[in-house]
Amino acid sequence: MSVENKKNSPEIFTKHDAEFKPKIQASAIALGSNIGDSLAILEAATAELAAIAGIQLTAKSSWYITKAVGPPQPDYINGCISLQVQMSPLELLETLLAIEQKFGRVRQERWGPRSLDLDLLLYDDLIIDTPTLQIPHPRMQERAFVLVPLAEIAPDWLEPISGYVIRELVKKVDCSDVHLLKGS
Ligand SMILES: Nc1ncnc2c1ncn2[C@@H]1O[C@H](COP(=O)(O)OP(=O)(O)OP(=O)(O)O)[C@@H](O)[C@H]1O
Ligand SMILES: Nc1nc2c(c(=O)[nH]1)N=C(CO)CN2
Repeated sequence: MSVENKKNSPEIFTKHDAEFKPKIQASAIALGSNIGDSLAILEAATAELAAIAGIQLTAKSSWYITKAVGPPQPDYINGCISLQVQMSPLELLETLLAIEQKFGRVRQERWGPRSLDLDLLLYDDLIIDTPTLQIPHPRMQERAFVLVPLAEIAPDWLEPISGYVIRELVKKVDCSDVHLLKGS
């Protein structure tokens, strides 16, 4: 069969085929920054992700100013995006880590300040629990700074461990330290 015909019949690809591409899946990413020009960093990181082959940006929340959770440090700007991805969860994590590095992320103390934090929240309805990657993100359920922006773009997405959709999860957390960044 010609390559042209194969492109029109994706179901006949196998993993051994040089042209094999994983199925397109939906994924949700949380973004945060509290060092440097956070808004510019977050916008640039979003654009960078959207420009990668195998990634399509499907929705972007507003940006929120949020009180830092963890050790004392400046407020964060947080938001969420949803993507259509044609890459495995691990490839997506590696892509996120590479973009963090590009924007000057230096790993220091846990939950400490950072120029860019990208967390892989959800990948379709998948549950993964490995030392390097957990999906859904294990702390997303308790984080208003994640759930408020996520509820804006994906209220009906089921968090597969709790069995609750995002619009229900956001009602369970205190959102008083999450404020819309006007004009975003
Ligand atoms: N769903 C996930 N999204 C992002 N990183 C993950 C995920 N699951 C596991 N990790 C691992 O966590 C590491 C990132 O840790 P990081 O320093 O960003 O944690 P943190 O941002 O300080 O804390 P938190 O994970 O609570 O947001 C990555 O190197 C990655 O291997
Ligand atoms: N408000 C807020 N607090 C945080 C954040 C964040 O993105 N927003 N990220 C952290 C490290 O994961 C630790 N604390």
